[in-house]
Amino acid sequence: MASEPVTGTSLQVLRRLDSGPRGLTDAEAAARLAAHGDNVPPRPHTPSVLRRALRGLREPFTAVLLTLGLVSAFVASWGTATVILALVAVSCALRATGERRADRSLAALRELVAGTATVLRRTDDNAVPRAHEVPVTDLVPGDVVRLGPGDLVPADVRLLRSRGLTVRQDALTGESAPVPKAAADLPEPDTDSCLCFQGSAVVAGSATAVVVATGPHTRYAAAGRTPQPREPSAFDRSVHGIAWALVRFMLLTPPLVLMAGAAVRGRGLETLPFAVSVAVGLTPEMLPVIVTTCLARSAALLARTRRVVVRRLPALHDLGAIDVLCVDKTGTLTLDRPVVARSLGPDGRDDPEVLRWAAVSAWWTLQLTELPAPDALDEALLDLAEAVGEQYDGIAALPVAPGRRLATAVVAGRLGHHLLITKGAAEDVLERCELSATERQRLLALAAREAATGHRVLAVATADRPSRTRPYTPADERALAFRGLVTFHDELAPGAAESLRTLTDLGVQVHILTGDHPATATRVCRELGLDPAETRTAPTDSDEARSGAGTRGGGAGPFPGGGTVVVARCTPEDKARVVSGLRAAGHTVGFLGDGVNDVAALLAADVGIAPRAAAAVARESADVVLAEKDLTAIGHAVTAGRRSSANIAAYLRVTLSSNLGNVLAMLAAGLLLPFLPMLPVQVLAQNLCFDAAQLAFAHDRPAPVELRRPTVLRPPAFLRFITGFGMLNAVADLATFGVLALALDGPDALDDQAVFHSAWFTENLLTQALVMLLLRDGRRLARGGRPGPVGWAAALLAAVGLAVPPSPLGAALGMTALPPAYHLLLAAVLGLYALALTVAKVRRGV
Ligand SMILES: Nc1ncnc2c1ncn2[C@@H]1O[C@H](COP(=O)(O)OP(=O)(O)OP(=O)(O)O)[C@@H](O)[C@H]1O
Ligand SMILES: [Mg+2]
Repeated sequence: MASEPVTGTSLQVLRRLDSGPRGLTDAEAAARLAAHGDNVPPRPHTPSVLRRALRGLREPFTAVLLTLGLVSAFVASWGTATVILALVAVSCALRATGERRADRSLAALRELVAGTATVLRRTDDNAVPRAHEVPVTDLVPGDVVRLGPGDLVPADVRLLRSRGLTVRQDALTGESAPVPKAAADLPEPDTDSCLCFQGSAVVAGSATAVVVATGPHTRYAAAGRTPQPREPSAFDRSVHGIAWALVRFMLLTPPLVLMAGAAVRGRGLETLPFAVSVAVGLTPEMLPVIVTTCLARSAALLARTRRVVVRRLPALHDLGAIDVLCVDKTGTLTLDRPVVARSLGPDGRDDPEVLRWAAVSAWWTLQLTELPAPDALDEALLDLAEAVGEQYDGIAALPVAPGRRLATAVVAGRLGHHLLITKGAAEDVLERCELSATERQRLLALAAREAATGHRVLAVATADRPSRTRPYTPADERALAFRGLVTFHDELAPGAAESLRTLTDLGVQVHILTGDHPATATRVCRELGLDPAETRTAPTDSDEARSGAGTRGGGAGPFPGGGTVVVARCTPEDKARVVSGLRAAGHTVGFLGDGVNDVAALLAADVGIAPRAAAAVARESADVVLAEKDLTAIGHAVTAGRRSSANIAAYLRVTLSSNLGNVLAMLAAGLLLPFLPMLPVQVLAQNLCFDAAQLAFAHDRPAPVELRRPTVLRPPAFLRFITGFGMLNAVADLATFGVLALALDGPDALDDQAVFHSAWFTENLLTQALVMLLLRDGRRLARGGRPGPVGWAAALLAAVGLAVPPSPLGAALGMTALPPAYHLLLAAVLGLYALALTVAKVRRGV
């Protein structure tokens, strides 16, 4: 690829690329593809496993563990240091491989939602160029492409012709405001405005452009930018908050143990390894692994079974947490394949002439703006009456744009005159017609009556003006003569009704935000089985400005608690504003939308979701893409997110309460006993067993009741929970201490350190297993179900707790076999503990 093919006039650029305004022939394109390679958009840089593992060190827990390891090494406690470092290494490695597996399984599915581009190609030199949809990967330098609203710029291109083109190039510059771009036929054009770069999104307007760079040669590839990370989800923030609360507590532990030991027992720095291992025991160091594994597994499963692509893994937790879903109507709940239903005059009677005018307008808008494809309404008009446009000469076109709900084509009329043909939203067109107030009211009511049948409605008006050479602008769309209405039937999307029902059952409130007429939207909402509690019309910015006191919450005010609200006539900003307003009111909001007019809302929501047929920009802005044709997958995706969150919350609850209990008991016993209640290496070994068992949580299937509502983790309530259950656990541990004193009677029984250590080791593992069972798997077992992964892991943990002390491994760790009498007493203590735990559980309603 020549290094600077972009300067000079358009013609010079085309020549240098050995192309022309009519594009390449198929043979040329094929040859170039072989020479230049695929136009593969730069993949987000995938870090190596090693780099991912190193990144894992930045997790708060891993960082703290590492510090504790270094402290142990510093006081030459090599055993402790080695075990801690091994722990860190295993957790980083597990996490890194989990992440990579998730990336791999998603990459395959991303191809499924990969984009296409509209390119002009000819079969041979003399053939007429035709617009084709080709995969973006097949583009080569010299290809002439067309761009329209909603497209992603498929390669670096130089504009040849453009109309009102604005693009967002935040993928490249990070700047999210749309920038205007225009073709310029100068020898030294302003390359900033006549070049569009791969990864940019067309917001409005259209253009024809020649590809100047593809694949690795594009600016985007050269910049090597990775997308801006989004702010973490509410769930992740809670997990993080809990983590940091614990880290603080943990950092307090070693000095506390040391000071208490020194004050009460006159011990010195030799207890440091013990203090450090107690702190390690408190850490849920497997948390990052469990989070990644849960997310990765759920995402991979969703991709495989439901063909849902989660483009940003943590978005799955947001999805599980949503309590409000805002949905766009056209193209999302309906197919956006409208078919003309009626054409009626101002008197409400059928009048084919109106359809004719609308079709002429559509035809010339399409011709003069060189849109790659007509929009759905125009296409429906052209399907019925394509040829009529050719009977006129087109002069100018003012197409629809974000926030502009009408389009005008200017054609040559009778001699010396131009004819303006405007079609668009009834309110907007009627506002520009010359009518008495009562007549306008009557016509608005006529449009509303048609809309109430669920049809989409366009009003058509014309104006006869003396011809002129001055360009036309929207200011010319006034004093129009009203012609009539064209109505369209649009089918419901497959699975739309079912998926909305599922969402309602899942406790998600659904609101509809649409650019369409309120009556059409309300009717569609009813057809989908939702009875709208309220239908509103979004105020336009000018309305707000006029009234002076707009409800900035989206022109929507507060939403009622219990019903669907339809907000009609939304501009793209209105949609985003409603979403932000709902978020500000404390909801976790999802947005499901398919068009350019949904991009702002997709980005404003906690989680943006795009259906399969969405415009490329919408898909690019979404966190989750539904690759299946129908919408039913969305319910499964929400459930998958909840399952993952529920598993993580369960892990935290079980692990933290039993860890905290152990630490409290150990601190107390440390003060009561003349020796350490456990050796550092034993504390760490026990910790390793816990960690291994806890991995089962990543594979658990929570009970259906837990999935009926979003999982919310409120750090204060959560910390209260673990303190309560932690205390209970500590009491059980200390009871064991008492039991030991009873069981091992004899003058110096408690001096037998090995027996004491072994007994405590067994007891700790058994209580932890019990907590896993009772706080997690109890319900399933009580219902007579088979034990899940957590049940099996608990059983294994208990077995290890009983088997290790008498084994050679136990001996190596300084443990010994326990007298049978102890086991009986232990069983009694555990029984009491289980009882207390169950009572506490019932009282807390968990
Ligand atoms: N090609 C067109 N010609 C004239 N008017 C149009 C055309 N396309 C759309 N409009 C008008 O603009 C309105 C708003 O369109 P917009 O794309 O914002 O939303 P929508 O497609 O109606 O609905 P949704 O927001 O649910 O996708 C339409 O309801 C219609 O009245
Ligand atoms: Mg839409």
